Amino acid sequence: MGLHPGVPRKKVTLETLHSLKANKTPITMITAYDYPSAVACSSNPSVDIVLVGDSLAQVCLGYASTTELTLSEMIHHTRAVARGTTHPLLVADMPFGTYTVSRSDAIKNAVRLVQEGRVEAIKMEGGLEVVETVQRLTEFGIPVMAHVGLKPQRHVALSGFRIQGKDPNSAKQVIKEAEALQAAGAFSIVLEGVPKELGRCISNRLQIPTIGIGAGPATDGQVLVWDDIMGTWNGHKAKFVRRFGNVQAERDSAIKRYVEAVRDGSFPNDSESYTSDKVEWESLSPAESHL
Ligand SMILES: Nc1nc(=O)c2c([nH]1)NC[C@@H]1CN(c3ccc(C(=O)N[C@@H](CCC(=O)O)C(=O)O)cc3)CN21
Ligand SMILES: CC(C)C(=O)C(=O)O
Repeated sequence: MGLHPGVPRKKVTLETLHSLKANKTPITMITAYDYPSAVACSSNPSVDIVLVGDSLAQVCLGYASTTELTLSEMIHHTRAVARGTTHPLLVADMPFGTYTVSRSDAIKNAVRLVQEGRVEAIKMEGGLEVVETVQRLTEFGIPVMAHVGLKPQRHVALSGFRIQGKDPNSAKQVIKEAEALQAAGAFSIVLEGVPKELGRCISNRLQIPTIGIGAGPATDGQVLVWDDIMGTWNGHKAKFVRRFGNVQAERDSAIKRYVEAVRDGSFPNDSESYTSDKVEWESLSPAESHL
């Protein structure tokens, strides 16, 4: 599959994801929001999926909630991510309110994400209420990644970010939703914020690959937000977040060294400056020497 350093990998397809599940190779998904983060994800052949998550709203645009993100803003960012993405499958979230007004509205907006946003598949939060929409999009050739469990777009309606499926009844509900979404044609499903036992149970029951975030180690893949991985997010740190880097310390120290060097006059030095061609600076008139 070309998972060797320096060997470019072939484009990840839906078929690739299904064979990763069959071979029990954990699927890797990372969010990206711009060209440089997409290039960075693409530079590692083991990254399977790049997700332009609607976490874009918070970690990149400074909104308080994902519900503030518009479709135009999402498209602006997916275009940049698409320009930097090579082998990973490129998926984007449908923003809050862009798939709920009507079925035809959902299709129109998903088509915009494909045509203008240049994504290959879309992700959609929701259970039984989105099953028919998932089916229609799939029928029209737009692959859908479903998303059940903790659904951040519903944090107001649910009075917070709550782990789902902890008791038997709500666990059964999440299983029912996941099975209905698979039957509707979803090619994969994100399980967010559910007990690890439920993560394992759904992953075993479904044929399609599950991608977990706060769903334990037994899902078919994992996803984390770029800024959580890098250690650059200063907002809430969910229990499921592991910071794999401390990019914030490196970034802040680069800013510090830069401003210090400007202030103390050590930047720029001679080799960072241009020299002129034999100009007699002293012979120039006072007015010209100010130029
Ligand atoms: N930086 C970042 N990382 C994310 O994973 C993320 C975002 N932003 N923004 C959009 C959504 C929002 N997400 C969230 C936000 C909060 C919790 C949270 O507070 N979880 C509690 C669970 C408490 C419980 O019921 O036990 C936690 O502390 O883990 C979880 C997911 C996931 N997404
Ligand atoms: C964390 C992932 C699953 C997501 O939905 C997002 O980035 O918005």
